Amino acid sequence: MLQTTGLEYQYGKRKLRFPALYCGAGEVLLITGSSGAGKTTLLHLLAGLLLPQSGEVRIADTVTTRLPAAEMDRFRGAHTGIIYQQPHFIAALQVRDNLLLAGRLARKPVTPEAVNRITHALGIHHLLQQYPARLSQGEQQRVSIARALLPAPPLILADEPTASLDDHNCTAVAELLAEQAGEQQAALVIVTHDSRLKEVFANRIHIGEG
Ligand SMILES: Nc1ncnc2c1ncn2[C@@H]1O[C@H](COP(=O)(O)OP(=O)(O)OP(=O)(O)O)[C@@H](O)[C@H]1O
Repeated sequence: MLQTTGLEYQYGKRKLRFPALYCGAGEVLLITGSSGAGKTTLLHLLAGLLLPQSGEVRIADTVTTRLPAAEMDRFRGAHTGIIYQQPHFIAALQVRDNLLLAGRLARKPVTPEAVNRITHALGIHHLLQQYPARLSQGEQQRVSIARALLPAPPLILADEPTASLDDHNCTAVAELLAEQAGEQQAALVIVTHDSRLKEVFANRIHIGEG
């Protein structure tokens, strides 16, 4: 499903080199690394939000690193659910409408029943009529997870999805993410320095020194 080779990205004089990655449909790949190791950069390369100086990203049968920018945007919208480190929502819309909007943007139907099911599973159903700014960081993180999962994309990329969660929610959210990925036969890539996740996922790769 997801495969990379020889990815390199340069910020000024600092060049980041990444190992080859593979994550099949229905699998979870955990990418760990200390702060500054390049985890977010790698995730943005996988999402096509950054273009590498060298190397390739292949998603299903498409080499996304060769797509022109507009096509990359369309491809990402249809194929990739992203859970960002800092979630962004439409402030004027309630949580429910933010979630329904995700389906429209991905051009995949998201039903109110699906919204109910996933928000119950994530323990945020009681927040559907709230405005995002009134949620705690951990609640926003769970809404962000629901938003990424709802259109059932074949690839889910998660940047520190459990950083703001307590131990109970950390395990629950990690298990739900993996379960959904398995059910939807999606490839799930998580980048994190949250060592709690190492106990949940066996398929791991470490980037950076140390
Ligand atoms: N826009 C930028 N301009 C210059 N350097 C950058 C930029 N973004 C990131 N870097 C540098 O690239 C390196 C990797 O950054 P990145 O955010 O990918 O790391 P990370 O592993 O996700 O870190 P953290 O766990 O702290 O979020 C860091 O040394 C960072 O300072």
